Amino acid sequence: MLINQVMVIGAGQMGAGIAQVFAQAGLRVKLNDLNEDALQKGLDGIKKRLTKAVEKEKMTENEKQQAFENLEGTTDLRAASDCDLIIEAVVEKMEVKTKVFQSLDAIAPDHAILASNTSSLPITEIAAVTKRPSQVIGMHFMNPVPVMKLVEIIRALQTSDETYEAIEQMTEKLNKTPVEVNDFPGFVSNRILMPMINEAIYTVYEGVSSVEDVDTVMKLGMNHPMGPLTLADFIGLDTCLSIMEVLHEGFGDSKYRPCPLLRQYVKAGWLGKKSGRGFYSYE
Ligand SMILES: CC(=O)CC(=O)SCCNC(=O)CCNC(=O)[C@H](O)C(C)(C)COP(=O)(O)OP(=O)(O)OC[C@H]1O[C@@H](n2cnc3c(N)ncnc32)[C@H](O)[C@@H]1OP(=O)(O)O
Ligand SMILES: NC(=O)C1=CN([C@@H]2O[C@H](COP(=O)(O)OP(=O)(O)OC[C@H]3O[C@@H](n4cnc5c(N)ncnc54)[C@H](OP(=O)(O)O)[C@@H]3O)[C@@H](O)[C@H]2O)C=CC1
Repeated sequence: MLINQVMVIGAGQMGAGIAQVFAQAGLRVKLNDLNEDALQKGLDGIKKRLTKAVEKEKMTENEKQQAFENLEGTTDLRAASDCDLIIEAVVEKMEVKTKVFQSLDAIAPDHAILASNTSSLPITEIAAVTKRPSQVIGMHFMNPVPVMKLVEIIRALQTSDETYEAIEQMTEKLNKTPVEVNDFPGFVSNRILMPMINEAIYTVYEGVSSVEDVDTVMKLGMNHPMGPLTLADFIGLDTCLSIMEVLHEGFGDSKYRPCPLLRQYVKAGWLGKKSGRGFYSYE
């Protein structure tokens, strides 16, 4: 299947990063957000990162211009009507994602693949709300998207081999490494990563250690590039909580219960780096 025109829904940290890597790989990409300010912030972030890459001589001015030209912003979902691949990267809430997929299903051409960048939600359930379940798949990028090499590709029960192969080839075109996984809560990445982050939060909650010291133990003791609490702030505490809830509900096992401190921070609007405060302050 030929993929020329791509659309990314949601211009947050993941959506903007995904749009950037497609534009850099020479594909035409439309970046969509409901909110004009969020869209502009996403586009500005891409421009800033590409400008920095030119300054660092990682990219030529010409390549930067070409990537800009491949990129277009829109707040109108109907712009999906000429797209071959649409990747959803809106908030980690099933009710929001299923609404987006139902709308996209009605707008996108019959041949189009609908992918979700969800961190943990069942792709099978998302596929079932469309009239093209065999063309629905999980394409899970890692944060920060321009840097991280992995794309976890999640097959729903209904996903066809043709859809899988098209997404696998596209991942390679983006110069990333695909790993195929089945549709189970948290897939592989977040089934392993998020309980570690949740446990780090419990360690602070139970007074075993401070935020800084927990991070230092994992950075210097385990050679992690970021401590788990810095990483939680970087991912977004709302996203971390949503993922823990999916694991908790999906497996019905109390070992996945979200730490009360995580819930409290999210209720306070302390969502991490994106809101200016989480376990650390970013003001
Ligand atoms: C929740 C999910 O569903 C799944 C997930 O994504 S979980 C999160 C997975 N990601 C991680 O675990 C990230 C862990 N952290 C890291 O790997 C590193 O700290 C990091 C790559 C983010 C930064 O690395 P660093 O060496 O400390 O910083 P720095 O030297 O400034 O940056 C290294 C490169 O990354 C780039 N970079 C850093 N942050 C970036 C960002 N937010 N966006 C784009 N590029 C970024 C820098 O520009 C730099 O690029 P060059 O090498 O081309 O110059
Ligand atoms: N953060 C991470 O490290 C990772 C996240 N993911 C997944 O990626 C997805 C997005 O996460 P992330 O980018 O961090 O989240 P953000 O909160 O940064 O961005 C989400 C964006 O989607 C917008 N949005 C919400 N609803 C709609 C809609 N119906 N149509 C269009 N845009 C909409 C939001 O706008 P507004 O703010 O106005 O509501 C916001 O701009 C989630 O499913 C998450 O689990 C996957 C890998 C890593």
